[in-house]
Amino acid sequence: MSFQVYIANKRYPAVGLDLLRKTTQTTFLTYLEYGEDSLKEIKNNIKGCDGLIWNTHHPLTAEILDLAGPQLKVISSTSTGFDHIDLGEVKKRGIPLGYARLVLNNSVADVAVGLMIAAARRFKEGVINTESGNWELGTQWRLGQDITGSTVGIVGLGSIGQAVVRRLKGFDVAKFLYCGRREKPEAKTLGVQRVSLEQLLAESDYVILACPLTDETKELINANTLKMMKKTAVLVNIARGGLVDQDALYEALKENRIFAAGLDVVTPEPIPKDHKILSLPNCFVTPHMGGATMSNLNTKAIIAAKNILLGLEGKPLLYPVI
Ligand SMILES: O=C(O)[C@H](O)CO
Repeated sequence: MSFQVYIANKRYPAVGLDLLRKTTQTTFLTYLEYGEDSLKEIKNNIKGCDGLIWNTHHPLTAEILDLAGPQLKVISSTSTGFDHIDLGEVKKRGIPLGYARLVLNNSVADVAVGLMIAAARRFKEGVINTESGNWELGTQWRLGQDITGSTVGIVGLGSIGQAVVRRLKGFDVAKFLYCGRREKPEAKTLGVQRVSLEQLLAESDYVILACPLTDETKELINANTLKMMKKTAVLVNIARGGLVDQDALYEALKENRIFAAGLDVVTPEPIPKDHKILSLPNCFVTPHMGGATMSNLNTKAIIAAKNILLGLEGKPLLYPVI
């Protein structure tokens, strides 16, 4: 086969590249995945590709698809979420789209538990006070919230939400709740009870956001829903920043209307270093690193390469979105 495959970001591992290079010509488009310049470079060079590996957070829009051209036969996203891809436009063009299903679940769930502990046990204030020589301010400022005996509410009991519950089984949690569009058959075995979002927010000591970002879930945590949460509650977001109205969260945290938040995802990404949410001692923010392990990077690259090769041969993809 002599196909042209474009990869939208140079941070694409050799294991995937080796698979592709056996049968296709492969071109990297850009390096700075977040910068405006990288988007310009993508737009300037994407014309004529047969396969496209979208391993960037830039939105994949109608404009980019038009620039790529009508010969484009297959797209593979290296992400688990695909809210940055205009699915309607991809579908309209009849291009198969694959994604990295299930790869990140365990790693993201690990980070969810890490954020629960970091936020509930005041790690940020702890580090600030330790490094600034204020350790001896007394003991009150160090007092956090326990996981033992708590109620944990998972918004979205998909594979990541389920992995969070499995991890927390060793923490002596009193009750697990979840809410979501559909009844999950796994919930029974895991011992998780389905409730409404309102009930989950009212009863949970920990609220973990693990659902996809859609029109329906956009800013589901907002000024109103924050008011439903306990004053002692900890909010953890390992899904997408857009699930939260960040201004409303800032106010709630600043006024101690909830206890703390642990966020692996924010709006925008990357977040400017002088953003007000970063100034809060009770908000622990990490840079969207839930799925960031070496092993995941390689697995995602292999799945993406296999999907491209299957798509170029007109065969069904491993994990099709469309
Ligand atoms: O969706 C994913 O794959 C992760 O959040 C990284 O973007």
